[in-house]
Amino acid sequence: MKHIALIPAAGSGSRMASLTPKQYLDLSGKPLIWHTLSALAKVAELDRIVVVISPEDEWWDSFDWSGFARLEVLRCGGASRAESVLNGLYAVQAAVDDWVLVHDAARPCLDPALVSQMIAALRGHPVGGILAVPVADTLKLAQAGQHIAHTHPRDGLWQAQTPQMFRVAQLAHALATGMGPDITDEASALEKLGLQPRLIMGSPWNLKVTYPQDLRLAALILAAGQQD
Ligand SMILES: Nc1ccn([C@@H]2O[C@H](COP(=O)(O)OP(=O)(O)OP(=O)(O)O)[C@@H](O)[C@H]2O)c(=O)n1
Ligand SMILES: C[C@](O)(CO)[C@H](O)COP(=O)(O)O
Repeated sequence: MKHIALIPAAGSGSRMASLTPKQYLDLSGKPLIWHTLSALAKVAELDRIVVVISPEDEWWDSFDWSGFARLEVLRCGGASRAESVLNGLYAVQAAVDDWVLVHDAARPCLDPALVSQMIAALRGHPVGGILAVPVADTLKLAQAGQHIAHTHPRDGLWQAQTPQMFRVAQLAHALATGMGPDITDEASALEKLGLQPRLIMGSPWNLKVTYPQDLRLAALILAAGQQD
């Protein structure tokens, strides 16, 4: 049974408001996705590291990836993140019970030790699980624009991160049958089947680069060496 990292990297980064997709923007002297792959390359338990890019990608080939062992690229990205992941699962040629660890290209500050901890924690688990962090702030439900309707209890609420680790065949089935705008991560597809993925403590450093200011935060985190 193998452990395969699958990295969806076929997004356009519309919220980043940049002509270059954010996974190729400069972050501390390298393309952002280089840092993501570099973190995953440090995880000894991973047998394969598979990147899913868009068939129209004009950037991947302009970088030298030869320093990365175990790296494969699939040009089968889809119109949504879930479609990119599902297309990758169909193309990856894995065994049904291999584990797949889906990790956003856009999360470049991943601590490799967290991935090893996750793999150990989910050994023998019937479903799989995700990295996540408990919600820290008071939550407000907005009504009529920016007015507060009420304060929403945050007890039991977690923010989903990646990697999200599931069996290849089970995840493909969940995504294929559940595909829709409500499926914003892998766990949501499993939940739709009535399954309960496990929550594993992630890290506030494992941020997703979504808006322009996140790029500066990511640079600061990388410079700090993720020490906490
Ligand atoms: N059709 C898509 C959309 C997203 N992704 C990937 O999914 C991850 C998380 O998605 P998100 O941050 O939403 O990325 P974008 O779609 O690029 O950004 P935006 O939503 O702002 O357009 C990213 O690594 C992105 O490249 C993908 O592989 N295929
Ligand atoms: C999967 C994810 O990273 C969990 O937080 C996130 O949902 C992906 O980003 P999107 O903006 O929802 O596509």
